[in-house]
Amino acid sequence: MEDDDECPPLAVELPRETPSPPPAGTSSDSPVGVTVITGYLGAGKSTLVNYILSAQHGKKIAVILNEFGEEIGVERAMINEGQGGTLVEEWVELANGCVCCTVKHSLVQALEQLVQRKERIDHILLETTGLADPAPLVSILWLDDQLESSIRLDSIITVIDAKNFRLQIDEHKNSSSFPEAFHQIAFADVVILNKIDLVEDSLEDLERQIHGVNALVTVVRSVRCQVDLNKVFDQQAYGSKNSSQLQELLEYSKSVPPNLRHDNSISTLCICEQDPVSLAKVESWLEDLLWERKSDMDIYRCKGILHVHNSDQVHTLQAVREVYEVLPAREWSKTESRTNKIVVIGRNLDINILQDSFSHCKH
Ligand SMILES: Nc1nc2c(ncn2[C@@H]2O[C@H](COP(=O)(O)OP(=O)(O)OP(=O)(O)O)[C@@H](O)[C@H]2O)c(=O)[nH]1
Repeated sequence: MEDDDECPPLAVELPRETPSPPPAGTSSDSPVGVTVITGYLGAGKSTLVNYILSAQHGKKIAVILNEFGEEIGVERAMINEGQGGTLVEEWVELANGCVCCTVKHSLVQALEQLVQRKERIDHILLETTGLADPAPLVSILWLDDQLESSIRLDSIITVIDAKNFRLQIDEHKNSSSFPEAFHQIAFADVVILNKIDLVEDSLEDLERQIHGVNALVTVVRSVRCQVDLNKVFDQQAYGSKNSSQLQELLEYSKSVPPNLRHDNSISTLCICEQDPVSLAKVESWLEDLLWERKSDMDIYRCKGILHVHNSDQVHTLQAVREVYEVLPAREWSKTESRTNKIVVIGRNLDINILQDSFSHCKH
């Protein structure tokens, strides 16, 4: 049970506008998508939230802020509440603590409060404070029993300050450590490479560095986070529907040059195996890797499709740190070749160990 002494989240009602009908393809009981926004201090997270709130997208959006002690209220004051666009319906600040530990209870409560409202919210933005490792947060949003089917984690967006990122990389070039920002890239589904107006030389190198860490991430360049909002909403990065997109990303990941990998840094690898696998064996393989940590590998994120023995369904695999999920997604089409492909993002990855241990999952 969580600590009940925590202050309940503060919800601020804002004036209402005429409610808009739910966007096409949504129903009042489908889960509300949550986008987590991470990024270093000053990268442009609030700028992104402001941009989303003032854009014309016809969605009702709620924002949850995670702030520390004295900052409370400052961040809130700096957000323009839906100027010229759809209104922010509710605002919840999570006080005193890091979202991944002390305020878990408040976060769940805040989310419940939002989704139980009579008027439907279409999307929730969760802006975090410089969180280096969003994995615990992801597991709350993804798997919390209390929230069950009322919300779904849609994607993690990491905002990067292009200028500072370049400096960080240069600083770490000759050391065995790696830029902290790499962590956030490893977990991201979308990276917004922001402040490109401040970078004079080529951005391709920076993008390659980002893809060297996480070959699956979509990189969008921006000035003041003015991005195509289709890249923000409905990414379904944790759902089972994106397996066809995964295929494309996998193809792309093969084209990322291996020389962009730092030795003991974070990288992406792909395990491929044609033969059908046993679901139980895959689960115990994952548990060995993610829970028992039998090797030196530190795995942050896995995404993949599985060809399961005796099943006509494509199974999707998702893992964030030690939390994983394997689910049947859809039927294999007649034209597809049935295969297993798993992308692994983490530190000290060893393709031989991964490939070899996975081969024992064959039926
Ligand atoms: N030149 C330039 N400045 C930008 C850009 N995007 C944001 N800024 C400025 O950068 C500063 C920090 O932006 P914020 O959006 O507050 O950054 P944040 O990540 O929310 O910051 P914290 O809440 O402190 O972590 C502000 O002064 C913004 O106006 C950009 O693309 N180019």
